[in-house]
Amino acid sequence: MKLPKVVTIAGSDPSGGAGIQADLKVLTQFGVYGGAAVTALTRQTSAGVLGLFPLPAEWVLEQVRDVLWDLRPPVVKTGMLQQPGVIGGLGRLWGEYVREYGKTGAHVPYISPSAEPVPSAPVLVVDPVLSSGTGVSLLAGGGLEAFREDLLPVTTVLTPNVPEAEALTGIAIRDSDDMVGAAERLLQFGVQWVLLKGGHLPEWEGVRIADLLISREERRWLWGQRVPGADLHGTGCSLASALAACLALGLPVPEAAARAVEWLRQRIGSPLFVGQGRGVVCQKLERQRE
Ligand SMILES: Nc1ncnc2c1ncn2[C@@H]1O[C@H](COP(=O)(O)OP(=O)(O)OP(=O)(O)O)[C@@H](O)[C@H]1O
Ligand SMILES: Cc1ncc(COP(=O)(O)O)c(N)n1
Repeated sequence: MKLPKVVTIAGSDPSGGAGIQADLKVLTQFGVYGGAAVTALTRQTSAGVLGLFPLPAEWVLEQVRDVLWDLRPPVVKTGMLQQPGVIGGLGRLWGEYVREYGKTGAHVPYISPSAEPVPSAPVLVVDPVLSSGTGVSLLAGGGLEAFREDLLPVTTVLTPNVPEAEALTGIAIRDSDDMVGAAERLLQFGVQWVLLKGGHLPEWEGVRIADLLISREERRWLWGQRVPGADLHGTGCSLASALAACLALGLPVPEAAARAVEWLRQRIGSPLFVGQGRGVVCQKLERQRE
């Protein structure tokens, strides 16, 4: 059986609640090995993003190629890609990686007979980060077009929130019917599965909350209890990483999505307040100090 591995391609959050820091912590909690290629540095605290320093696009793509060809991860997860050159370049590189993986398979050691099998073709989970929770733009001009033209056609699972789905499709989302319409439009761009998160939907500002998981063949709503007054950062990054981890452990997309959403909602109910700002969900400490 194969060692479960995920490579995340994302930005750095020095406060540790979002970005690659959150991704690696979540992967570790699921028992999955994590590699990370960094797209940009941020100055960021638990209260918000203060600055952004993108790395040159060619350099980001070289990092990605190096680590994919070395680790051969069955699952790759993207977070803040920030530049159209990175988004477009990754779309092209992914086709090459799929062919390479098909030739040689996952290059991984035996770990245990009880481990689940890794996917036979590599899987790409794309969290289309456009801005921080506090409204700072994390995507440069031309980024939406690059997503639509180059990355969505090769995406296995896309995990937009409501504003991201609106920006990518141009469809205003006010209720659950609009969520279905926008998710179907995203499938038309070539995405295989869409997990459209409903946290921002006014319709459900009551006790319930739902995310929509949709493919060309299936549609299901993932219902849960809304935690009142949640003021958190990094929930999107943590959810996409949990989903990537479950896929690397061999779960099919519907089961992986349900398990990741369930895991996140439990965390939203007991976040860690690590600084002066919002709480985080990517880590649970065994012993919490007062
Ligand atoms: N108050 C809440 N109580 C329970 N679950 C929630 C709550 N808010 C969001 N969620 C869940 O958290 C996940 C993330 O949803 P959301 O729509 O907020 O995404 P997001 O905007 O990418 O997150 P963030 O911007 O905080 O990183 C979804 O599974 C959603 O159902
Ligand atoms: C490096 C990085 N990547 C992504 C986010 C989005 O996370 P959130 O929407 O929770 O602020 C972030 N703030 N920083």
